[in-house]
Amino acid sequence: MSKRTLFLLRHGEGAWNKENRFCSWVDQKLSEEGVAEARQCGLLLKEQGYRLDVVFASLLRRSIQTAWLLTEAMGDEWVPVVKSWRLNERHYGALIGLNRAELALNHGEEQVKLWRRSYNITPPPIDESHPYFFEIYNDRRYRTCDIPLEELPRAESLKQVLDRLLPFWYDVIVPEIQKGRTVLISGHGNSCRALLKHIEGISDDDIVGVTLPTGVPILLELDSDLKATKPHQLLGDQLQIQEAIKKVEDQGKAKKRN
Ligand SMILES: O=C(O)[C@@H](COP(=O)(O)O)OP(=O)(O)O
Repeated sequence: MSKRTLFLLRHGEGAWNKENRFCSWVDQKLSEEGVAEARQCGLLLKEQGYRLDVVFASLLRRSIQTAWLLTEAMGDEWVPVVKSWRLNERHYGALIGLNRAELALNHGEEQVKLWRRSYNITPPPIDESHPYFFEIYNDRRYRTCDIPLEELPRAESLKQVLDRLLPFWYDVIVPEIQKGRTVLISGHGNSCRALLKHIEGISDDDIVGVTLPTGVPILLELDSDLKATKPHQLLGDQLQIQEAIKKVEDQGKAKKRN
């Protein structure tokens, strides 16, 4: 039985990852390090002998830029990049723009961890008084979606991310994988966690312990029923990857801004 290859990738570091602010649906560019990470990811995949046939991205530029930079680094700019709002980062609602460490100081590290990593908890919703509300909902990209603007999320749990992602997964991505194409999803920390949970059958409790670093490709080998044939693998220097995961986890530790 021929195996299928899928890569999940959290985009390279974005400007607000660096500032430790919840970025979510705010459209920030990659930082300089993020650009380097995206290129490095392309070089690593090429060096390991992988060739991509199609890349999927969200409507957010940090995901799209990552897709462009990595296909360029592979010398494969022709590879199509298919975009959908359904791959957007989890909508962090009223938390958007806030600094995680300051939030932990005010609400406790446990609460911040629940907001960031639990499966079922939805953060408080965004409303019109939020400084980024109109920047998000007046953006014309969200008039191109397959649902009306008013039905787009105002806050999401990880479960709600998976629910809105699955129609795109089954209708658009799965057929490509089943044709035997090598697919890379240039997504976000939580859209990739949601998909990983679904593909590998990770429990609601265990997904709390899964944190993804930026710019590290996650290799999944699937059978024809799209079941993982072995555990996923994060490609690259394992020590550096563990340090990068810890750095993301530590973003939720209480700390005053310098
Ligand atoms: O929205 C954000 O700020 C981060 C995730 O934040 P955490 O869940 O790690 O707090 O998403 P990404 O950088 O992958 O787009």
